[in-house]
Amino acid sequence: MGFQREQGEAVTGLVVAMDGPSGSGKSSASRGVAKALGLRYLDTGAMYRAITWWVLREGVDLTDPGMIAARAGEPVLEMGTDPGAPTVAVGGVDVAGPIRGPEVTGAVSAVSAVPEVRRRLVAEQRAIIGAGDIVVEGRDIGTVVAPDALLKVYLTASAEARALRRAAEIAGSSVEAQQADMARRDRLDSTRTADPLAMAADAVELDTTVLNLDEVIAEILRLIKERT
Ligand SMILES: Nc1ncnc2c1ncn2[C@@H]1O[C@H](COP(=O)(O)OP(=O)(O)O)[C@@H](O)[C@H]1O
Ligand SMILES: Nc1ccn([C@H]2C[C@H](O)[C@@H](COP(=O)(O)OP(=O)(O)O)O2)c(=O)n1
Repeated sequence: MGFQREQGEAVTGLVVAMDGPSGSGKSSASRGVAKALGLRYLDTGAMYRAITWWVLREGVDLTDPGMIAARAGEPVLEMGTDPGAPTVAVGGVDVAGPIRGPEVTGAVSAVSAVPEVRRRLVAEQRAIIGAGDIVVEGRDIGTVVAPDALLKVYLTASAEARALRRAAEIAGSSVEAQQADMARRDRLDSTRTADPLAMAADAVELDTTVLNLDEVIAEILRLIKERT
């Protein structure tokens, strides 16, 4: 697998970092770009969600960061990086469904704020990125996980657009409830010591409020081409 230059010379080691808040379109755009270029895809949010699922299942006290830290190394995560069918499992259990549920969504900011959790997952993310050929999405990819990425995109969208998109995905949910939940998570996610919602100085900010998914993907492909 390798990104092909127009001249036909294979470029290996391509890393695209995609950061931004919930509902900005990171997963959809990252998968679209990875598919278009034959790259792998890594959803780091799914890794924080998977650890959170395990912590909840184990009954760890979420108000005790020391306890979360003490057990952070225990769960074994397996991430599948095919952009057409990404997978996430914990200790052999497929958790793709449950990690999107309200219990995990409600707890993930607290778990992902624990430094031991972040240290562990950043190391695993770097190991998966390895020699590259991958689109990686999350909150701190351009700043912490892959600061040497060829392209860093910071996706944004208005709070209304983000909430509308999420509400459309979740049956029985309202735009107001989604907007409140996203505001809560943005606040929690950006008030910890190392703000994972900070944009890298060399990232390209792309506001997707009035762009459809194809337009977002096309713009990112253009930015990659410009750099290769
Ligand atoms: N540019 C866009 N315009 C309209 N809807 C979009 C756009 N990008 C993504 N979506 C939709 O919004 C929802 C959230 O997108 P997602 O890629 O999961 O965002 P994130 O990974 O940033 O949370 C999905 O249902 C997706 O299909
Ligand atoms: N690299 C990352 C990715 C996600 N997180 C945290 C912040 C988010 O609230 C949760 C879940 O991330 P995820 O990308 O799945 O969230 P959304 O699907 O965008 O709502 O994990 C993080 O701290 N660092």
